Amino acid sequence: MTLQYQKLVEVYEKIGSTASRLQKQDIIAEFLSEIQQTDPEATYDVTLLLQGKIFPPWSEKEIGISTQLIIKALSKLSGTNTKKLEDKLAQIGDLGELTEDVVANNKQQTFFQIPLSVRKVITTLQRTEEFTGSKSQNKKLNQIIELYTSASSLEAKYITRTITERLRIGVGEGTLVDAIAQAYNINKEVIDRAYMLSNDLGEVARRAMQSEELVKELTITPGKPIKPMLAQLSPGIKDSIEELGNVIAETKYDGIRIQIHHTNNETKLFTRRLENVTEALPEIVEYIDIAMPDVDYIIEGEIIATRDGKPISFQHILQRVKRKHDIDKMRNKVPLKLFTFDILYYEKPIAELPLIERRELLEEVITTTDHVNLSTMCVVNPETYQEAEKLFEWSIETNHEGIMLKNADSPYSPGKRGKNMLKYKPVRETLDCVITGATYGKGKRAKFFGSYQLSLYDPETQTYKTLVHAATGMDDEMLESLTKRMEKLVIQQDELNVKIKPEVILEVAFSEIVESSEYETGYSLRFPAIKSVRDDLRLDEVDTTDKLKQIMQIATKE
Ligand SMILES: Nc1ncnc2c1ncn2[C@@H]1O[C@H](COP(=O)(O)OP(=O)(O)OP(=O)(O)O)[C@@H](O)[C@H]1O
Repeated sequence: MTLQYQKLVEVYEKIGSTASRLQKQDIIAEFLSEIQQTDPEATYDVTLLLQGKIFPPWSEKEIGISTQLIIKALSKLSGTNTKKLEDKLAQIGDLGELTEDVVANNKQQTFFQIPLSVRKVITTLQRTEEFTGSKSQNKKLNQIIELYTSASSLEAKYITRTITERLRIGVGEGTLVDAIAQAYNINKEVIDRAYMLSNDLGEVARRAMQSEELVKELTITPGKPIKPMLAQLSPGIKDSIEELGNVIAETKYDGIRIQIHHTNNETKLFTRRLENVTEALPEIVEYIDIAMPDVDYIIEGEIIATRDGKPISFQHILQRVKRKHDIDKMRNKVPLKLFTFDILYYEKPIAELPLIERRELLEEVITTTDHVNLSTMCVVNPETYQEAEKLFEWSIETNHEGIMLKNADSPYSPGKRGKNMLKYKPVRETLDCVITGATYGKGKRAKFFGSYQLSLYDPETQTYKTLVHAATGMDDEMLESLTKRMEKLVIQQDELNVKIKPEVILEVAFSEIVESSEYETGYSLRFPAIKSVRDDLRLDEVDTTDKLKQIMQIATKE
C-alpha cells in the first residue's frame, strides 16, 4: 500500500509536539517499523524527508525554489497580491505557517481530491531541479501550485518547510541514527559507522530493513563526498602527544580543505561542506591528474593561495572558490598549491586503516610536483615531542597556521570532532610589547640583534615589566633595520646583551601564556613570533599586564 503523505505529516506533528529526544526517537522508530510492513519501498524517501531533504547529502542537486517563488505560488492560489502576503509573512515569521493559512482559506480548493502520496511529493519536488532555461521558473511555479492544490493545509505547511529545508521539528541526525537502530534492532555503532562512511542515511535505513550484513557492507564510494573528520583544540603540544601516544604532527595550512574524488577517469573536488567546486578550480584538477595515477581514489588536502611561492591569506582562496566567471584570469592572479594529507580510498576503501598506513600509501602513490605536495610532517611520541614543537615553530615562521596532531593509529572518522585529530595554533590575540633589551645574534647574524627582550606596561607600578625574548618572525631585512634603530637607544651593554630605552613597539603572536619566574611579569609566552613593528602606536598604548591576564582568561574558556 502506497504510503500517504498525510501519515508522514502526522508523524512530523507528533515529533514537533514533544521536546523529549527519546520520545522523538520512539515515534520515528515506530513509524519506520510500520512502513516496513506496509510500504517498505518508501523507507528511503521517508528517511530523507525526516531530515527535511529531498536529495541525499552527497548529491549535488539542489531544489532551487526561492521564498519569492513560494509567495508567488501562494498568490496565484489565493488571488491575494504578493505584497500582502509578504507583509503577512513578516508578521507570522514562518513561511510554512503562511502556506497553511493560505491553503486553508483557499476558496478554489476542490472537494474531491486524490490523496497525496510520499512518492508523489518527493518526485514532484525533485523534478523541479531538472527545469533549466528561460521558462524554468514558471515550470517550477506550476509544479508547486499543483502540489498545494492537492494538499491539505497541514500537508501544504510541510511541503513548504521541505522546500525551504527547515522542518522545525527538532530532529537531528543523531536521533535518526538511534531511531533506525531501534526500528530494525541493529547495534547503533553499526548504523553510525555505515552512515559516516556512506553519508546516506536513506541507504542505511533501506539496508537495515533487510539485514545487518547489508548495512556492514556499506562503505565510502569515490564520487560521493563524505563529511570530513574534524579537529579539537589541543591544550599543548607535549600534553597532547602524551595523551595520544604515536602521533603524526603536520603543518596546519591556512587555506580550504578539499576532498578529491577520482572515478571513471573523472576528477571532482568537494569542499568541507560537500559543495562541488571542480569548475572553480580547474588547475587543481590538472595538477592532481598529473600527480596521481588514473585509478579510483579519494584524497584529502588543503589548497592554499600563494604569492611569489609564499602562502597568503585564506581570503584569497575563498575568492577563487566562489568565483563563477573569469576563472582563467583569476588562475594567474591567485596561484594555488595543494598540500595532500590523507587518502581514504585507493582502488578499495581504506578509511579504516590506521592513519600511519594511509599516509605511507599516499606517499607511495603520489608524485609530488611544484603544485602538489605532501603536508610537511613528522612522526613523534611522548619521548620525541620536541620535534613537533620544532615543526610548530617552523610552520609559524613560514606563515602557516600552526600544526595538527593526529593519532597515528586511528581510522578516519567522517564528520566526527573527536580526540584523534587536534589542532594547535597561536592564540588569535597578539600583544603589543615594547622593546627593553636585545641580544646580538651568532654566526651570520652576529652583526644584528637576533633576539629582543619584550616588556608590557604595569599600571600599578607604572613601569615596564619583562615578559619574553622573541627571536622568530623577522627576516634579514627587518633584523637589519631594527638593529640600526635599536643601537641608537642602547642604555647599557654587557657582552652580547644590551638594555634598550623603551621606545619601539613590536606586535608579537604566541601560542600560550605560561607562568614564569624568569620574567618580571611572572608570566611568559610560548613560541613568541614577531609580527610587525607598530610605529603607528604611541608609548602609552603598549599593552598592559591586565590585558595579558584577560587573554589568559579567554584562552582557558575557549
Ligand atoms: N595538515 C592538515 N591536516 C588536517 N587538516 C588541515 C591540515 N592543514 C590545514 N587543515 C585544515 O584545518 C582544519 C581543521 O580544523 P577544524 O576541523 O577545527 O576546522 P575549522 O573549524 O575550520 O577550524 P579552523 O578555523 O581552526 O580551521 C581542517 O578542516 C583543514 O581545513
